[in-house]
Amino acid sequence: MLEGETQSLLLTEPSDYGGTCSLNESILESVDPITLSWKNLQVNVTKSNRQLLNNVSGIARPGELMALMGASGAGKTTLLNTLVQRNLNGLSVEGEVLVNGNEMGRRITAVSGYAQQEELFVGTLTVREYLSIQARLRVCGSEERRERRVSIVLRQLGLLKCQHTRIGVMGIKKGISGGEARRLTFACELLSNPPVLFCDEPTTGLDSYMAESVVNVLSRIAHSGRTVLCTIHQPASQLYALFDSVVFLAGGRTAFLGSPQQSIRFFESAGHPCPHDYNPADMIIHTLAVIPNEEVVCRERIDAICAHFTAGEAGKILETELKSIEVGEVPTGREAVPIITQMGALFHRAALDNWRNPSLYKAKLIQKIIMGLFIGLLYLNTPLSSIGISNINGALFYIVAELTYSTLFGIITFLPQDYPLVVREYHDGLYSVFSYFVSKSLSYVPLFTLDGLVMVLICYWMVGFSSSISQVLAAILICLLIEQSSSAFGVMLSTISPSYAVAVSLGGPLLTLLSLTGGLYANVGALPAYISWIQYLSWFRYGFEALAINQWSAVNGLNSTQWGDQARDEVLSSYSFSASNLWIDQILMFSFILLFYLIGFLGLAFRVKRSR
Ligand SMILES: Nc1ncnc2c1ncn2[C@@H]1O[C@H](COP(=O)(O)OP(=O)(O)OP(=O)(O)O)[C@@H](O)[C@H]1O
Repeated sequence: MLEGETQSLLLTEPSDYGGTCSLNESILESVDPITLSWKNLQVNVTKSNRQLLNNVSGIARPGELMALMGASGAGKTTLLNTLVQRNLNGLSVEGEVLVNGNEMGRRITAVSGYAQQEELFVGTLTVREYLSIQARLRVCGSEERRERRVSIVLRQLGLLKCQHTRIGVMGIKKGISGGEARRLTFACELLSNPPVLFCDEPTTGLDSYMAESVVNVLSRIAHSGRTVLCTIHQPASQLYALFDSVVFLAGGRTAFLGSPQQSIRFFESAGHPCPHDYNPADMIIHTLAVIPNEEVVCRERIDAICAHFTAGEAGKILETELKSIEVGEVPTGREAVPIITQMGALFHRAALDNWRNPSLYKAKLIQKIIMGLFIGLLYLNTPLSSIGISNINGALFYIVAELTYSTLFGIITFLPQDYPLVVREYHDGLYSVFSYFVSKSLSYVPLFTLDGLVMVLICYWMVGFSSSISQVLAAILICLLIEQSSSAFGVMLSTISPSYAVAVSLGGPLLTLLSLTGGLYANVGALPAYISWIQYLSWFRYGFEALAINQWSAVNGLNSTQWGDQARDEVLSSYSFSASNLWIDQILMFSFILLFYLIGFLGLAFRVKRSR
């Protein structure tokens, strides 16, 4: 048992989940109890002033599993989001959300977990790998402590059987089942041992057996001393009875709050008795629904029920309880892990994902091998004639283009696939945007260095480029700078563009501009003034010039009297290049790499922070 872990919670587990939990492997650490209350919440759409929640109040206690129910559009998710202070862009919120009587605002994130309806994972990882990395982001302390938490949570949530299965991507690659994915979401949240757990539609899309197992898990989590709230759609009768309390919303108002048994009596007293052998939840939701073409009658019925609740015994009890809440201590909540741990975990996750992504490592390496052979065969043993010199320059420019295009379009997916997960994890307080940006960018460096290197090394001697050791090394360094410029530019485009489609649509034309001013297609000294400035933003130009200077500073088989500075300068001057620019070109490419990354980081930070 770890320090601080108690046996307060002895959760046993159905054997068909892949194992049972022995008593002395009781699950989670004990938590400080939290009473969550909300008073007079009003939520409006800022632009249209449409009211989504109207004077909604309630209370959820520790040790209770509470269900938020109501017909579609009743305001369940809006209430949950308001309690968690998430996804409220475009909405104005009034009223109080109190944690043990204290207003905490966004700091509620530190004491709560939010299992959102949309499951976001990294599908190439196995369940265990994913949880281990989550533990590194959520749990301070030793590796042993984290791994133990992972093992316990895996066991408690019945994920042992699938711990080594890849998670998969819905609709693309089959992985774990829907029920396992739901439980994995809770498992992530439970790693940090929150005293409050919010779940949005935990049973949606599951069959009745899976739905029951998920609610059972939530019930056990709640009965361990936690406060658990979840929205739920039409639970079966046996599920309904598992909740300790239920809130029914209708048209953004509270229609009822109390126990499932009380709800049946309440609706009976409001003139809506539940027929024998009928699912009470179904009956109540149906009673509170606004049916198309019967809006007026339905709204009158809802008004009457809400008024009956406010004026009746249940409403009065709620009012008294809300008034009697005393201001208590607020638990400190989860601490952020050190930045270096964040980066290590995120780099590990991104590197595993890149490595297992078939469209990255394998595809890129095969592509570059083919392109290396193609360039080599196209320009095989080019002779040193005037046509040959022009062909070699063509080959150099082709290398610049090949290092640029496939890198940019490979890396432009940098963000879109991760973005929703990053927004969620950032606002969960797991890591900073800086940690994510640096580790994700670094995770691409090995791939987008290796592939270019492979291509250049394959074609270098086939073409017959100048091959003194210093020239080969310089060519490799220049190619590396070219590929990293493209990579940084792709990262920047991907983070500042609102979508993948926009990034791709911008990328194509911009690369065309940069390549046209790169020196091969038009002499950079003869470009019209209104377009000439673009060459100074183009790594095509710097890369091509640097490769040409390096290539023509000496050629294979000729000594300095046969091929000297004059011959070099003649070749270079035909492109308006200057031999003195070799280092400046490289320094400028390096500076552009830093600049692109900086803009990319600022763009990402701006977008992520705005999308809470
Ligand atoms: N950001 C928003 N801007 C405008 N309208 C919104 C916004 N969020 C929610 N709504 C509207 O508020 C109403 C309540 O939405 P909400 O998602 O809370 O309902 P719900 O009870 O969770 O429904 P469901 O069960 O179908 O998920 C809906 O009519 C929805 O269209």
